[in-house]
Amino acid sequence: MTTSTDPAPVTTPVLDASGVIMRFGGLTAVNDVSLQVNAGEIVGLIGPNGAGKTTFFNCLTGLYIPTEGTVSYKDKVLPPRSHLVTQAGIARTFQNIRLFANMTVLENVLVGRHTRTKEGLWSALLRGPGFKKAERESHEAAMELLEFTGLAHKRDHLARNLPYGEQRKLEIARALASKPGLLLLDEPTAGMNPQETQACQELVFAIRDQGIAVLVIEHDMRFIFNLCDRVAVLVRGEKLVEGTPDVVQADERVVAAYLGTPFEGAPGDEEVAEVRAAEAKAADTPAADGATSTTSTPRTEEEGDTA
Ligand SMILES: Nc1ncnc2c1ncn2[C@@H]1O[C@H](COP(=O)(O)OP(=O)(O)OP(=O)(O)O)[C@@H](O)[C@H]1O
Repeated sequence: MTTSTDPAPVTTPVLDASGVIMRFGGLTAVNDVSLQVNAGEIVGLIGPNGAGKTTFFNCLTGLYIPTEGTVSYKDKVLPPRSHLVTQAGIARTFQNIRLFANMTVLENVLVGRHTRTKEGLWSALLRGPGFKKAERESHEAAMELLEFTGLAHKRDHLARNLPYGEQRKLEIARALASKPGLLLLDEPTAGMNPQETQACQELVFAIRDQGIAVLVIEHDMRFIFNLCDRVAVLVRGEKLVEGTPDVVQADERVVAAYLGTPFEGAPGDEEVAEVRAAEAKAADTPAADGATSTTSTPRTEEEGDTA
């Protein structure tokens, strides 16, 4: 790795997303979300399925043009173009692994370096001394990353032949090849067993120790709360809570959002009241033709609607 090993001051923001809104027709997937990630931080982004986490990532990385709001990296507003965002210093992995399946592990990492190599087409075609030097440097840097992620012994394997956990690691190695200052990880432990998840946690700490800030989406709460300095919770496109893992874990709105307990006044209250009234009425009426009443206990707000 060629990044600095001196951790930057924790208060310097590298990412500043301000008032991001993303609408798809009538659906507001992300609604006025602001989030900062400071140098040296690992920040978690959690929320129930469909909360807007990946859409927010796509707004940060130029895959989507936000309907409103701005995204800045190190004080510069980013153009909504993914290759320019990568060039600026933000790299990401995807929820659904997107490796070049028929390329080797090493080749996948070399591809990730292309935004940082300066050799042009003619240099590549003529294979002059400049190109050969750049090629050697790229190769060395890629091998360093494979050592760092524990994949060096698999350098000549095709990406598609790697076990799932190693494919996720390779995605991270490829993202690191663009020498980012901020790494966005979208569900890095999805499909991993507990040992792989633990290794992934250690890898993210090591990445942070290289001076790279990390923003991570994850459904594995233990992983998030062990890993992150700060956690933001998205619910229905809006940021519900943000704080240290302790603060977020103790917030009853977060528990309610995950268990699906309706908020006060949310649609569903009337239906619950109707069911209760019908149940009460049925209990007062003797069962006809001797049949046993099959009345079930109505679900309460406290019990939640986890359907
Ligand atoms: N390209 C799109 N066009 C229309 N709707 C979309 C698009 N992308 C996402 N959505 C919708 O936006 C909402 C948020 O989706 P998103 O994938 O961002 O949620 P998420 O929090 O990442 O969910 P999960 O944890 O399941 O991955 C969902 O209702 C989804 O159907």
